[in-house]
Amino acid sequence: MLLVENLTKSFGSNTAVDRMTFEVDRPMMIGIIGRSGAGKSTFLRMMNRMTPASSGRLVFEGTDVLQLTGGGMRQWQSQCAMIFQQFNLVPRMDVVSNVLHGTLNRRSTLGTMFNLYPTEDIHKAIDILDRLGIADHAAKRAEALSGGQQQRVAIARALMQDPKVILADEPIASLDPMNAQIVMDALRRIHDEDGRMVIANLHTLDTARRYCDRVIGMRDGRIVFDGSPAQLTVGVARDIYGADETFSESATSTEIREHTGHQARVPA
Ligand SMILES: Nc1ncnc2c1ncn2[C@@H]1O[C@H](COP(=O)(O)OP(=O)(O)OP(=O)(O)O)[C@@H](O)[C@H]1O
Repeated sequence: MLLVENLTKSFGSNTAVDRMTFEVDRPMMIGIIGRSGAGKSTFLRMMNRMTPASSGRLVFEGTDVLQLTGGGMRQWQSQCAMIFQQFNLVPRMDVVSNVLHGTLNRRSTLGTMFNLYPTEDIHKAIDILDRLGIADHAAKRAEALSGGQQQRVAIARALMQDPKVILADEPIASLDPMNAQIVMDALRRIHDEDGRMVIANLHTLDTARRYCDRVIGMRDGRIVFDGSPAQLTVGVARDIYGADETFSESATSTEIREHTGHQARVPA
């Protein structure tokens, strides 16, 4: 369903993503890990066409999305919603309006100018907020919410587009462990219940192990690991992060130790 083939992005002489190649045959939850500058964000940005690729192919359900232009490209961008580390909400706007922003690309100019939303969209937004456990905050300004709540608003805004793919760029990097867990649980549930593909850049190994079906490790723009969480051993992690034997798992961990649910397993 997704084929990435020799996808490359150069910024001048710096190759940020270097012939990235992988294939996904069903919707799954994929974690991309690697140290800062490995090319993770650049990949996500190429995937939803925010950054043009230098070369390569990215085929989703038979269409090379890198070749799309105009309306086709905008349609792809709404099928491939993105959430960010900093939430990117309008702080002074209420939560529901922020969520309804997810429908902007299919609304008339007049409706957009006067902030007019169809009633069915408003109901849909509230249903989605309810599903994410934050409907009680619908009328509040986004800035009045905690980071974890704001990220769930951002997920709700993405869901308004009814996307096939959710791209999450370090979605929990600004959150404390408890909120990080709530947000990751929400993403996992959206994958499990709706069958949407989720691709998340993650900076903690334990999160990737715990939530993802497949983990891709990047180093210097290249894929250096592609496998199951069980295959992600400490030795492999050292290789991905370019660290020596002093590399410690805990340095990349935000796990809540006393959590009673399923814990991340650390293969030896
Ligand atoms: N707009 C840009 N112009 C020039 N170079 C860029 C640009 N965006 C990214 N880069 C470079 O591309 C490389 C990969 O960056 P990228 O942000 O994709 O890495 P990352 O793995 O997402 O890291 P981080 O976790 O810090 O965001 C880095 O060397 C970075 O400096």
